[in-house]
Amino acid sequence: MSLLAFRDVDSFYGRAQVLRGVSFEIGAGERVAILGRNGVGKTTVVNTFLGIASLGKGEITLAGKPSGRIRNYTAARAGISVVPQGRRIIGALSVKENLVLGSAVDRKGSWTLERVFNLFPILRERQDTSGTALSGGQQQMLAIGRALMANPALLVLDEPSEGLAPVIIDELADVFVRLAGEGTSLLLIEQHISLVRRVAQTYHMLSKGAVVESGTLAELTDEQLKRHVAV
Ligand SMILES: Nc1ncnc2c1ncn2[C@@H]1O[C@H](COP(=O)(O)OP(=O)(O)OP(=O)(O)O)[C@@H](O)[C@H]1O
Repeated sequence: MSLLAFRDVDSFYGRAQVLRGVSFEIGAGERVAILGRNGVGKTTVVNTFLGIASLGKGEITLAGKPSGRIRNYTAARAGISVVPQGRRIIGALSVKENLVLGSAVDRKGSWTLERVFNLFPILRERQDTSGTALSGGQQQMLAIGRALMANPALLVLDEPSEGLAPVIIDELADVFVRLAGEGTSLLLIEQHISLVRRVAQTYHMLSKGAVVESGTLAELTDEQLKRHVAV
């Protein structure tokens, strides 16, 4: 089943158009990357199905159903959880409270605090500290844990490697591969190509708000990458 599909989508911030005729689809069990330089519209793909950027022409389907008017919980209810760029951890809440917030969408599934703590043991140790007192890597783990608490079928990761040390990025890659192995589909927005190559099977390359290339990571050459992504 299709978990998320864009068909010929244009999207806007006010009158400023960012996405131009974007089409792609993610099915159950798939691991898809969206690539491209800064400012080409990668985050706007996420913002469009979250209802932050407005949909012009085209159609978005969530869990196989046309989205209609998108509200802020529409994607989460349809089984799509987002780990946003910049993480958006709430400093006034403890680590544990940030995690519990993720379950507010009330979708059934197997994720519990205990299971998140088993995936990221450091979060168990620091569960009573403020979410923003954690290191950058730990905050990224918290953002991932919070998204998992919503029991997603599709986990969307917007630049998860941003600002993190290589050793932490490797650890996160292991976690993403493990989650995929357990059946969670992934949409990875990234410029860190070795992370993308480890995690994703297929890619869509964005340039100036349009998909200019799609294919498998195995076929993507370094030359193509240099053309579209700063490597
Ligand atoms: N909330 C917003 N309101 C108005 N314009 C925005 C908003 N968010 C992004 N933009 C603009 O939309 C364009 C695409 O931005 P977007 O964040 O989608 O790019 P990106 O590919 O994710 O880049 P980056 O890698 O830097 O995050 C940019 O020109 C940006 O300035």
